[in-house]
Parts: sequence; C-alpha cells; structure tokens
Amino acid sequence: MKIVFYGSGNMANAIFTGIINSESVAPENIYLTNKSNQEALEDYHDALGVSYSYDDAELLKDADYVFLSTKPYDFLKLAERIRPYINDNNKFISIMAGLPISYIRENLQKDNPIARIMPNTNAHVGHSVTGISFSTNFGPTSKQEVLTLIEAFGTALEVKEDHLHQVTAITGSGPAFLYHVFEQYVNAGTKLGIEKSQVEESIKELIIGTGKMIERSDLKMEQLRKNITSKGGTTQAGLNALSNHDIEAVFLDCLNAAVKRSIELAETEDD
Ligand SMILES: NC(=O)C1=CN([C@@H]2O[C@H](COP(=O)(O)OP(=O)(O)OC[C@H]3O[C@@H](n4cnc5c(N)ncnc54)[C@H](OP(=O)(O)O)[C@@H]3O)[C@@H](O)[C@H]2O)C=CC1
Ligand SMILES: O=C(O)[C@@H]1CCC=N1
Repeated sequence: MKIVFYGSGNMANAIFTGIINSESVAPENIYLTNKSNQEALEDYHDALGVSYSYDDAELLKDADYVFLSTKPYDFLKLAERIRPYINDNNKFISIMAGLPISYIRENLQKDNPIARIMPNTNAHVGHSVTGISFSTNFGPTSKQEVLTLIEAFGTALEVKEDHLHQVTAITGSGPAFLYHVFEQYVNAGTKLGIEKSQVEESIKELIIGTGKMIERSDLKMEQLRKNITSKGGTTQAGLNALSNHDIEAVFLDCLNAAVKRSIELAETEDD
C-alpha cells in the first residue's frame, strides 16, 4: 500500500508516526510532501525512513491513499497543485477541520472516493480517537482498509458527516483543552510553596497515572473519584470548593465555541 501525505505538519506527523510504530505499513511506502520546508521532510526521512518528494506526478502515481493534511485555508492551492495528476486509483483522506466532502470533491474536480476524518495528536502514541465519514462511492473493501489504517493509530468512530463538527470539538481539539486544564493545575500547584520543578514532575506523573487508572479499572470515573473522597477529609474539602464554580458550564462554552467555529469553516467554504 502506498500512502502520500500532502502536508506534513503536526497532525500528519502524529498520524504517520502512529502508523509506522504500529508496523502496519512499511515506512518507505509512506511518502511525504509539503509546501516548501524540505528540511522537515529530510528530518522525517532520517528519523523514520519515510520517503519524500515534490514531484506530484510521481507521488500520485500508484498512490492508494492520499492524505489532504494542509490547513483548511491552504486547500485551494493544494487542489490546484494536485488536480492534473490525480488518477482513478487515488482515494483521498482529508484531515482538514470543517471542509465538507462536497467542497473537497468540487475543488479536486474529480469523482475519486473521499473519506473525511477528524483525528487528534494522541495518534503519536496510538491513542487518537478518530471520527470518520465516507463519500457514498467509497467501496466496502477500501472502507475496511481505511478503518484498519486508522486503528493503527487509535480507535475509529464512524459518524454522519454533520457530526464531525462535534467530534472536532470533543476529541479533535480535546487534547488542547485538557493540556490547558493541566497547565492551570500546575500553575495553581506552584503557588502552594513547593519547588516548581517538583510540582511539574509530580503533576505529570499524576496525569499519566490517572489516565492509566481510567484505562485499566473496571470502575466508572465517578466511583474512582468516590474511592478517594473520605468523609470530612481533604478531597471533600477541595471538591466542595470546586462545586462553587460551574465547571460543566465552562466546558459547555468551550465545546460550543469549537463546534461553532467548525461550522463557520464549513459555511465560509460553501460560499
Ligand atoms: N493539529 C491538530 O491537533 C489537528 C489538526 N487537524 C487538521 O489538520 C490539518 C493540518 O493541521 P496541522 O498539522 O496542525 O498544521 P501544520 O501547520 O502543522 O502543517 C500544515 C502542513 O501543510 C503544508 N502545506 C501548506 N500548503 C501546502 C501545499 N500547497 N501543498 C502541500 N503542503 C502544503 C505545510 O507545508 P510547509 O511546512 O512547507 O509550509 C505543512 O507541512 C488542519 O486542516 C487541521 O484542521 C485535525 C485534527 C487535529
Ligand atoms: O484547531 C483546529 O482547527 C484543528 C482542528 C482540531 C484540532 N486542531
């Protein structure tokens, strides 16, 4: 299987690193390209053994899956670039937030199958949650191949295309929202008078350990929380202080803003 990445930035890197780590595709069969940063491609080649090129005819010849992995606002230039070289064997996988399959098809000016996915950067460590929708002309064998590819860097969740807006908010942007929360936790911790480096190290370990508990325990998060909360103890005191703030409302605002922006990106491009 030959896979090409048009755009080799943060998210593409997480995906191809995840695929290579899973050993599901040989690195030399993964071809990278970008706009102009050849040094980045050389570094990926040296570190991972992937191929790279700026020759679009060569890249798209025999390519089974072509990742469209530029920023949404760079897609029109990308479509212009690859349009002359697209052949019937190429199946597209877009990771671009907001851009509908219909808009991608219209601008590629070809009827090739298109899958739209919404991964997250946890693909780096094989834990992306990836929402996916397929164009109606995606055959069952190719669909299965794409799902298998996605499962190489995490879990796949097939949804109606409209629901990718919600997936984008909850899990696409999700790591950034959680990093932000963790950053605030570290900031607050450092105000308690312990050495900053000790706080940072111990909170990093706290987050990893908590994630592993969620992964490995049969108990729900609510029960895991209750197991820490002694009656009249320190945890109860902290939770009482938290309950003075509507944290659910804060996250609802955050997720609604991200969904709204995803819809705006789709509507802007539809004009
Ligand atoms: N980052 C994330 O967590 C997530 C991102 N996404 C989506 O992934 C996409 C990429 O985001 P991200 O990886 O963060 O962006 P980056 O800015 O890190 O990477 C963008 C890449 O696109 C390349 N590029 C720009 N124009 C062209 C072109 N005409 N032809 C080929 N390559 C081109 C750039 O090349 P050069 O470096 O040479 O300029 C660069 O390699 C976005 O559409 C975003 O919506 C989806 C889910 C999560
Ligand atoms: O911020 C963005 O638009 C992209 C989509 C999801 C994560 N990053």
